[in-house]
Formats: sequence, structure tokens, C-alpha cells
Amino acid sequence: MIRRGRAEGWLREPIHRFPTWATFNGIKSNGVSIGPLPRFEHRGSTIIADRELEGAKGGPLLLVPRELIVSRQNIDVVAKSDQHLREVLHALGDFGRTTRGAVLIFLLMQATLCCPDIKDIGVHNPLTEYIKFLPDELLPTFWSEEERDLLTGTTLQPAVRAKLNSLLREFEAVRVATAGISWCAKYWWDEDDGLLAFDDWLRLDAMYRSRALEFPNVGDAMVPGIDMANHASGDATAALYDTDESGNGVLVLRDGKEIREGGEVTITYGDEKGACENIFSYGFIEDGMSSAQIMLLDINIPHDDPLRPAKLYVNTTAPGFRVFEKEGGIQWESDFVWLVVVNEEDGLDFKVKQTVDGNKEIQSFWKEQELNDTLKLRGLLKEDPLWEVFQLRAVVLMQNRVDEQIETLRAVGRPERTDTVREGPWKLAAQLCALELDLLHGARSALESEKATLLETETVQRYLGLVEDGDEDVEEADFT
Ligand SMILES: C[S@@+](CC[C@H](N)C(=O)[O-])C[C@H]1O[C@@H](n2cnc3c(N)ncnc32)[C@H](O)[C@@H]1O
Repeated sequence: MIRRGRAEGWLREPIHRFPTWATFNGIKSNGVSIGPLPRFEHRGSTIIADRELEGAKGGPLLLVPRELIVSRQNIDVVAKSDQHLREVLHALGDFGRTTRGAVLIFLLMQATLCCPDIKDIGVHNPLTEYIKFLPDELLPTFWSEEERDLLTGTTLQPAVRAKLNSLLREFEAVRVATAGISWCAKYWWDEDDGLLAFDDWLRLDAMYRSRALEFPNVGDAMVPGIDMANHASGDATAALYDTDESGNGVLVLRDGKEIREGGEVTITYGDEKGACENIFSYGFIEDGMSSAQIMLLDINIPHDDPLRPAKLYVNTTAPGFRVFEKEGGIQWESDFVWLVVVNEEDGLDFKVKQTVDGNKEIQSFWKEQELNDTLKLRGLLKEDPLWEVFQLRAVVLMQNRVDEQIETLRAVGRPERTDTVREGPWKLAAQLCALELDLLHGARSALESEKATLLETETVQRYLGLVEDGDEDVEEADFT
């Protein structure tokens, strides 16, 4: 439906009409306009200074009335007077009460309202027109299979695969939940001429994901006008977004910032987001980005680990680790790795407990102490006399995983671009491969030096039997 609306024009408005819509609906701009920036048209529209701007003087650059904010609370308000929106949100149960669920359905209702084939459904509101100004972002969920294959060995590949699966599940859940509503059955889901397809859900997700920002006291929301600001990190960020005391959305120039007439007023989408997340959520990597910044690598519990099923059952943490740049070095972080590297002989134990309702539950213990959350394991291991040994096992495990990822990326190399691959995805995939390979090499060295330091500790030396230690038994250790 959305693709058709874009092609036929009933779901598309040129951005030069945005100021008329904005003024009519009470958005106040002060020294800025919205449109493409000459020479940077590939970044879509952006906020441009109409005159020289200086510091936070002279009030907000944009003020967006709070009723125009696409937030969960406001959607609830609109739903009070829109029976069709209310019906769908209600049918979706918990998902309809999440911000993401409510916003996607709200956007879908606006597209439905605009569709000339659908009559008497929904209530027009100022935001019905807003969706027409939103461009189609080429996020990786729209890359072809061949384009997605270029991501082999990057952390974006599993992320996109998982996202597509979860989008498909969401779409199916929406279909099943609303198929019993007569107008949804007729206009959205009819086997012959129902208008909705999975592509619509992908488009709604992309609108939300690439434009939602977190606002104080509001949460994640799309704020028309402010969501036209492009991203620049660090000192290059020109403005900050916020809500004022009345709950309106505001865009304010950063203290000390000066923007010349015709210059771009950027915000930050989150400086801590790495290359992978930037492509995933926004479909670009910032010019001049010289590091992937952060990577998430999965780890498996070996199949020959007798405790594997119990470990998987009790695990409450993300099954992997993060490597990231910090203070000029590379660090790692994981709550999961500790569960992988300890075993029964170290003190990890599981017991089956019968619950009051007759069900069975697995409880985990570290040296008789119950671990009601595996997040606590690291803290307990830290107090253990063998802490350095456990750290060494974790470091070796992660180093092996990093090596494996380096090998996959190397094997993929830099494939030639074929006629069926678009330039954008091809360039982004190549940039990401290079940045992630670089970070992996850095992570490898950082883990290597951590390993060397741990190997020098007395605990490890004693554990490995490398120091004389009276009559104590020395166990053979295998860190491979
Ligand atoms: C919140 S929207 C910003 C407005 C958008 N440019 C438009 O035309 O509506 C985010 C999208 O803008 C584009 N974008 C933002 N900052 C960018 C940058 N620094 N370089 C390239 N594209 C950028 C990306 O396509 C991103 O998904």
C-alpha cells in the first residue's frame, strides 16, 4: 500500500510544502528552514540556517506543539476520538501498548486514511499529512539477498537477519490479531484485494527506527520538524533537542555554536552508536568515521559441555560480548562469558526444584550459593581465589572468537560490484567490513596483552603448575 501511495502520489508530498504544513499546525521556526543542503542532497532533507545563528540566544530554533509529537501518550489521546485506531490498538494487546507498536499502527492508520480505495476509516488529523513528507530510507532491511550477502563476517549480518525475522513475526501477529475486525479483514487482509503486504511493515519500521528520538518526559517519539535534522557527532553537533516546560518539542542551538547562513543545523543520534548500528538504524555511516567503535560478537556454549542445556535454561544475559573503544584503548564487556567458562569442577551446580504449582524449575548455584540471576555470577567469581584463572579462560575464549571473525571477514575480501548490487549498499558493506576488521585486530592485541598479564599472575602460574607449591595437587589446564 505505501509503495503504491508513493508511486501514485497520494502518499507523497514534496518537502518544499513542509513549511506550509508546519506553520498551519503551529510549528514555529526561528532562523531555520527545511530542505536539501546543496552538495549534500544524498542525505535527504535537513535543517538549514536562514541567517547567521549564534549560541542559545534568541530562543529555540524550532518549537513543535506537544500535540504534534508522535508519542505513545498522544496516540492514546487520538485513539479516544478515532474508533478504528482504538479497535486495532486494543486488538494488539500488549504490543499495542508499547511505544513501537502504537507508533507503527498509528503511521499505518495515517497511510490507510490517505488511500483513495479506503473509505470512512479513521479520523483525519494534522499528522495524516506528515507521513507524506517522510522519505523511504534504504535501511538494510530493504537490501536484496545479494546485497545482504556482502555483510558476511560483519556484525550487521546477523542483526539484519534477526530483525527481518522479528519484523515478520510482528507482521503476522498484527494480521492474526486484526483479521477479526471486519474493516481490517476487508481492506488490509482480503486474499484477493487486501492492501497490506510485509513491505508495508518494513516501511513503517524504517520510518520509526530512522526518525524516533528519545525526549525527556515523553520517551521515544517522532517529532515533526525536529526529525528533519541530520546527524553529526562530537563537536560537529550543532543543536540539542528537548521538551520545554509545557511539553512542546524544542530544538536549541548548542551553547557557543555559531552557524553561518546556509549552514546545516545537525543533532546527534547518539555518539556512542557504532558503525553497525548507524547502518542498521539510519542507513549511513558518518563521513570521516574512522572506527567501528563497538561490536557485538556472539559466543556459543560448546556442545560437549555437559552443563550446556542447564546453562542455556538459566541464562538471563545476551549470549555474547562487546568490544569497544574507550579512552584510546579497546575494552570488552560480557555478562555471559562467565557462564561459559565455569563448570561443575569449579563450583557451578544446577538442581531441579518442584514449584508449588507442580512445575519443575532449574536453580543454579555457585559453591552452594544460589544464583537467582546469572548476572550475579561475575561478582561471585571475582571473590573466588581462582578469579584470574576464570578471566584467562574468558580472554582465550573471546580471542578465539575474534580470530574466527577475522578469518571470515578476510575470506570474504572485497567482492566486485555486480550490476544487480546498488552502489549504496555496496559502499556501506565495504566500509563496515574495513572498520570492523580494524577493530577486531585491535581487540585481538588488547586480549593478547591481557592474556600475557594474567599468565604472569601467581594464581594462574600455580594453577598451571608452573610454580612449586608444596603438596598441592596441580591440575592439567587447557585454555585452548
Ligand atoms: C531523522 S532523519 C533526518 C532527515 C532526513 N534526512 C530526511 O530527509 O527526512 C534520518 C535520516 O537522514 C539521513 N542522514 C542523517 N544524517 C546523515 C548524515 N550525517 N549522512 C548521511 N545521511 C544522513 C539518513 O538517511 C537517516 O536515515
